[in-house]
Amino acid sequence: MVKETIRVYARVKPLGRRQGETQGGPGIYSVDNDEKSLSSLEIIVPRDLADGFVNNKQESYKFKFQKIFDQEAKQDVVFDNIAKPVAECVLAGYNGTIFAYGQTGSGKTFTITGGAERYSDRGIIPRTLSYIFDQLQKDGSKVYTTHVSYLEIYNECGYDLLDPRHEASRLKDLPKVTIMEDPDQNIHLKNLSLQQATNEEEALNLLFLGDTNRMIAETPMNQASSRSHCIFTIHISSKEPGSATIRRSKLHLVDLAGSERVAKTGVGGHILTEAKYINLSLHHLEQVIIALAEKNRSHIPYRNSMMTSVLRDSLGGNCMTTMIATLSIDRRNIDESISTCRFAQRVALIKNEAVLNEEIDPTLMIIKLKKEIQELKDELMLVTGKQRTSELSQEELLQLDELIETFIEDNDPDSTLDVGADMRKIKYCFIHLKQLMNDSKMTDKNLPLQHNSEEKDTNKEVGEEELKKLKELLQQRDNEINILVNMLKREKKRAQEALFQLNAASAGSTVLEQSLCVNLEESQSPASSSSLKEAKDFSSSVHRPPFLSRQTGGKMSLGCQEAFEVFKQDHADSITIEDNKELLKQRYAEAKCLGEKLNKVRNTINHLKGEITQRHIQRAVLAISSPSEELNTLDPVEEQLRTQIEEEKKSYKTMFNRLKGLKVEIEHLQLLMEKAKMKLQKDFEVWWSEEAQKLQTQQEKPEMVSSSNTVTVYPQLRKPSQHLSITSFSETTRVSPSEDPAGKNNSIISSNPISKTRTPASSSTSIPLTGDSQADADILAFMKARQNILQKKGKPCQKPGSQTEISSTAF
Ligand SMILES: Nc1ncnc2c1ncn2[C@@H]1O[C@H](COP(=O)(O)OP(=O)(O)OP(=O)(O)O)[C@@H](O)[C@H]1O
Repeated sequence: MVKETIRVYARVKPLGRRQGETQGGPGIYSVDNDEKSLSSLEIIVPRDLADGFVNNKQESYKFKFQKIFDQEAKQDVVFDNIAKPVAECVLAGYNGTIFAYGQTGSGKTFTITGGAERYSDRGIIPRTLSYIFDQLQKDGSKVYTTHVSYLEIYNECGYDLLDPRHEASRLKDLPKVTIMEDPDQNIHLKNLSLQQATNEEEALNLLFLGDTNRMIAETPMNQASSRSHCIFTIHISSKEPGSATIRRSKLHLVDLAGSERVAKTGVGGHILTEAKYINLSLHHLEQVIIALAEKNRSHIPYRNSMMTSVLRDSLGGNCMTTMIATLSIDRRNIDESISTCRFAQRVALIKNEAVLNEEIDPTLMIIKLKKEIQELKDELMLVTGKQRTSELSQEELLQLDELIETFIEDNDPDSTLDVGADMRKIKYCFIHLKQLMNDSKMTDKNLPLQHNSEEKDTNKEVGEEELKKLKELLQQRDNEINILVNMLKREKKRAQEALFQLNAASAGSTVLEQSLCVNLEESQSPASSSSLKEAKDFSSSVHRPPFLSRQTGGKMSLGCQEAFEVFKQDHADSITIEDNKELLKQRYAEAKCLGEKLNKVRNTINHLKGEITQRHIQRAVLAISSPSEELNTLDPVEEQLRTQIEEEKKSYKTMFNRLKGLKVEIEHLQLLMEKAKMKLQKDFEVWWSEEAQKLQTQQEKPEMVSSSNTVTVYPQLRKPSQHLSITSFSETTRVSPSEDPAGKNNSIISSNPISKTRTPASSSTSIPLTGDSQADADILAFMKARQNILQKKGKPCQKPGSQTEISSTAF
């Protein structure tokens, strides 16, 4: 058992450059990272802010942490210091939890999951998965099974983010998870799927599936990342071959909702309800933590919220728990930073007792016991010289009958019935005696009263005693049978569950089976590998998981397609997508090049081996032709060849490992891109339907439309100033670039005279422009021509929103 307090770390989010200049800067906080003892963080409240603050007399607040990661701390350092020790405990069979707590935007998701832009921004979850699978691969002494689950808690409801059958478009489409408690107060999560992951890739794909479901399911009202709690859990079970003991452990990686107070956020309506829930569940978390920190407190209010129920073991239970307080320390957020630190100080007082989670596998126990019985039987046979079967032979039965008869007839009270240490014979004797007794009872009943009452009483007493004993024996057997039946039922259930999971997992991971498999054996035996082919196939074999591609096959209207193209270019994420594309290209090229090199090295090794064989033959021939030649003497040429082979092998191994690393990186980048594309598509759909709605309203009130050129700005757009709404090209003003050098004017910048043409207001539409005057002029000309044709045909113009599905080829 390991008893220790929850470890509490702090991480300060880097301030943006402008933020640093205006709101943060030196003097607001200071960090003293003492290597030997706890680190200390001092937050200094500037005098002008101190007024009206929580405690307006105090200007400096000091807090202690295990370690403080200041603004420049990188993800790998955070992982090494915080997550690696917990992952090690989990591998050893203890439960672990790492949770991030802090206000919205302070870097919880960045720390737990990671940033979406760079591979080096991978957070604790992907790094932990990588570390765990690496360790499992190295440890050949045990058989490991790994599963993952991903739970989102939003407004006190749980949702399974990993259900492969669902393609969520709203949160409520995801399977609902409910809490159940057994008589031993263990929490069970009904409907939360456990997905098997046999390697890092499978686990990462599941993480991305969950993240994508989370992103797709969020609505603008519910920016899921801020308003929900997410718990990604890695479940590990291990067993030594032949042993009946199973170790089960789990690691919860928790991204809590933003901890800011409702009053400050200034929200209302639906968001207020959400905020109440979030604040309520964080309030319950705080209550649990306060209760745990108090001595002699017997009742801990875990049951008050779903999150505290799920994390029950992590807080004051059987778990190694670590908290990361994420801070965004600028002038605006000083009070939130202080309350996060205060919360952290209370958490640091909680003691947990982690125990090894070992249990006996009944099936294996039965097998083991059966084996033991067989061994004992064999031993017995050796001693007695007789093979023992479960049934007694006819001869043995006759012998026993004789023995019993002699025993009964013998009047000597000290006489014994000796049948040896054979349970079958003992049992037979009991049955036989019982039979005799019952027979004699029957005879007694039929006989006239010839015995005196004293004799009767004695017989009765003996009989009752015997009956009691037999009843007890019967009861004992009944109990044994019940226990065995229960064990059997439990086993059956487990087997069914395992079968179900196996089916679900195999259904969800067929693609992964095809993915590039680089095994260690190959790295040790270069000659057996086909690295060039591997590298050539690299790009095609790294599959995009099918669950990430949404159902997008629907036909898209031409206008919508145009709009999407422009939207895509203007979206902030397109830079990330382009950057990642470029990076991917480079990585593919590197992988290909490495593959070629590996092949060359392999050929060289084969060639060198061939030379050694040649040398052997030459020396053998030489030994035959001139016997004076010593075959056993060391051949310097061969030695040199062997050294060369060793060196080639070394470089092969280095390159091979690099190729392996590249593979993981490429897959990660692909998933990042996939996610960014999906986000972009979703953003577009939201924007498009908003635009459609706006147009609808405008058409219902045409007088409002005629005079205004409304600017439509989507928050995700990089260049909102280039985005404008036109009213069907009606009376647009021509502005040459020289008249509006900054491009601030939201009228159409066009040299095309068609922009002067009037068309009915009813066909108004919104076209995001590119900012390139030539391209914009082309777009407008095209739109105009299209509109003319449609009008001639008498068809109404296509309105945005009529079809918002975008085919994946649009990317
Ligand atoms: N240490 C860091 N280094 C670089 N960027 C960071 C860091 N921490 C956070 N960020 C960036 O700050 C932004 C907000 O961070 P993040 O989404 O992780 O905050 P959060 O606390 O999870 O917020 P929420 O409660 O809304 O989920 C993101 O764009 C993220 O990339």
